[in-house]
Amino acid sequence: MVDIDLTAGLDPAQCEAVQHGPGPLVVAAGAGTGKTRTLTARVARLIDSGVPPERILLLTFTRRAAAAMTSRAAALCSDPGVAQRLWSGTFHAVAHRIVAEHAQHLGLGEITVLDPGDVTDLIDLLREEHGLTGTEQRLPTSQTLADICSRAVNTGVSTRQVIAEQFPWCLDHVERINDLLRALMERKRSRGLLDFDDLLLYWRALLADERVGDRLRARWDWVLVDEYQDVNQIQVDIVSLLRPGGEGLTVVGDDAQAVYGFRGATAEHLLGLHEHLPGSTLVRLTRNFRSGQHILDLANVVRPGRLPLGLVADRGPGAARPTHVRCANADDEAREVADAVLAAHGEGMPLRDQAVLFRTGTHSSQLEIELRVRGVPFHKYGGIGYLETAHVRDLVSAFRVTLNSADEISWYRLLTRHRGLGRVSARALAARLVDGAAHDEVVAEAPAKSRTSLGATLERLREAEAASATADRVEACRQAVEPLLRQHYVDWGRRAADVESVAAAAAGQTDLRSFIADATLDPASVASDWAKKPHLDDDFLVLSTIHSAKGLEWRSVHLLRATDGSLPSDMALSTAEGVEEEQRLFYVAATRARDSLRIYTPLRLPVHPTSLSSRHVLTKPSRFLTGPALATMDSAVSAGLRNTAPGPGRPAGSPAAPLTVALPDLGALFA
Ligand SMILES: Nc1ncnc2c1ncn2[C@@H]1O[C@H](COP(=O)(O)OP(=O)(O)OP(=O)(O)O)[C@@H](O)[C@H]1O
Repeated sequence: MVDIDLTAGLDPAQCEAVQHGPGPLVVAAGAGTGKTRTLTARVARLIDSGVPPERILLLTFTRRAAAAMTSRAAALCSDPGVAQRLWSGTFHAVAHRIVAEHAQHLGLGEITVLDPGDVTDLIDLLREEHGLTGTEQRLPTSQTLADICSRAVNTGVSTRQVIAEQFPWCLDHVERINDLLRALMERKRSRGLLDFDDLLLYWRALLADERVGDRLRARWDWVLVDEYQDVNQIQVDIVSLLRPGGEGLTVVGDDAQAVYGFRGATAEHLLGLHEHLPGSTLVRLTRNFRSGQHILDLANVVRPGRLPLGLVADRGPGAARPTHVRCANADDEAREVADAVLAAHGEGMPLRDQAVLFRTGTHSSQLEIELRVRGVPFHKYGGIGYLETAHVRDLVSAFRVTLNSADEISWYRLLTRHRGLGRVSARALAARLVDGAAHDEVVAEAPAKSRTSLGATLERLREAEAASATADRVEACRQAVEPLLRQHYVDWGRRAADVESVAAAAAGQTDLRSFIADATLDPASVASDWAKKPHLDDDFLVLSTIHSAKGLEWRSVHLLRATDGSLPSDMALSTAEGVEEEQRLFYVAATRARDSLRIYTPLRLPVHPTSLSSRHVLTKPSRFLTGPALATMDSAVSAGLRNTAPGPGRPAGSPAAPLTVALPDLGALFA
């Protein structure tokens, strides 16, 4: 026991949550009210009162949050050993650990975790034999098939119903889709391949089993769950199987920050838990310790949700009201943001205290160009990270086949990287390799043109498999794929450094298997853990999707593209739930700001966000910028709009037509 006051600096409601006894506890609170801080202090208090750290399970939504909370709790208890002993991680990471431990009970051998890209690759492998190829009629893509499957699994609703409600145009193919999904399940099980949903399903199955379940339950006396508004039905079942009567259970969440509806999560789980768990205590935190009241006034107007949780700032009004900035177009928006970031920097605010948030990774393209031109170092989170890029996945596939020779998707991927080896041959040879065929035989069966390179690849992979040290295994894998990738990617020069840095990071691991599992389960935070610093300069601006900004805060926040179609995203506009989820995203974005919040609305945008075409359309400001919302904000006009002289027929302040440069006509070249 350490003599430290673990509730020092906490407000009375936070103290109540920290000191609460073993009865079930639900902490429902708004943004910035100290939920994370409270949960961390509760873990530290439990340990301080004599609970062995290994009797505590802390479940979070990201690896980054788990790591931060664990090290903070260890620091509060002044015992670095706590970090190693505490069970903490994301649902998926803990599921992976438990499932791997119990693989035999589940009839599995070696297990390999599939990320969503792997699942679509596997569906690609299967769709031909299920009559889902051809061009005569519109067929669901492999991505759509994966979505149908995942929605059914996560919500417990039949695929027939999911298709009828959300993909009605696929109704004609229900039988074939179901056949394919059954085959997918079989294939994954026979090969020890588990996707993210499987990890949770298998953990739930283990907990539901009488004997194994009792043993697992007996491991932990305390289960604490962060961001409970984002759990789906399977995760709800896992939590209730872990603590059936709610004894020792603490969940923390904010129903207005539920932004994972597309994964089957619903904020109702947070409120439902308190309503359905007899004897549970509900603690509400309403004092916001992050932002000034001016920013919270906007957040309170935007906030959807059932709980009456108007946020009150502990810090008083704050420096300034949020600003709504109207800009001419995306380039103008980028210039305006860069100007504001540099101006704040010039006044002494480090870049790392500032962030630019957006709904979708593509929304920051113009800004990235602008920042490069002006030499502003930045790091982008969310969107496609480099662990998800094709060439890095190729290297990871090599690691994976050396650890699980039944990993058909990785074999298939590697085989298709060989010149002269088409998809049909790759599919057949991958099956042979999975069945354990001798490498010489496989080479002999390959198309003649690919034999030499295939022979060399398999030879290197055999060396990798035989290597006892991780560094040797990684080096042999790198040597296996490098000649293939050099040939396969025309822009190999640009990609080589990524492959090098992943190989270097992997070589430094003691356990390659868990390195791959971590990178598969949470690529964004793994990459930011060990990727080299974004630039030589240690101070850098953060660019982030709103999803990846959850739980974080900055002194100054810029929110891009507050237009209908961007935020809310046009993908979400067809249902009321979809729009409400976008509104919660808007709320999450606004509540990341401590001192300054600027929200930008370009008045014209390209028809397609990634297109280089000059065709622009007029936008509508985001529907979340209602009259009451705008009443809490100052309004500004970008320099680009101000400088637009009123021309004939064009009212003052209307955007200039975007600069269009005619593209060279290459038609003659290709005639
Ligand atoms: N009692 C307190 N006194 C002073 N500062 C506090 C207190 N509680 C929390 N804070 C600070 O307020 C900020 C928000 O806290 P925290 O991140 O724990 O909130 P949260 O509810 O998890 O936020 P969100 O859900 O919006 O991510 C942090 O900077 C934290 O250090």
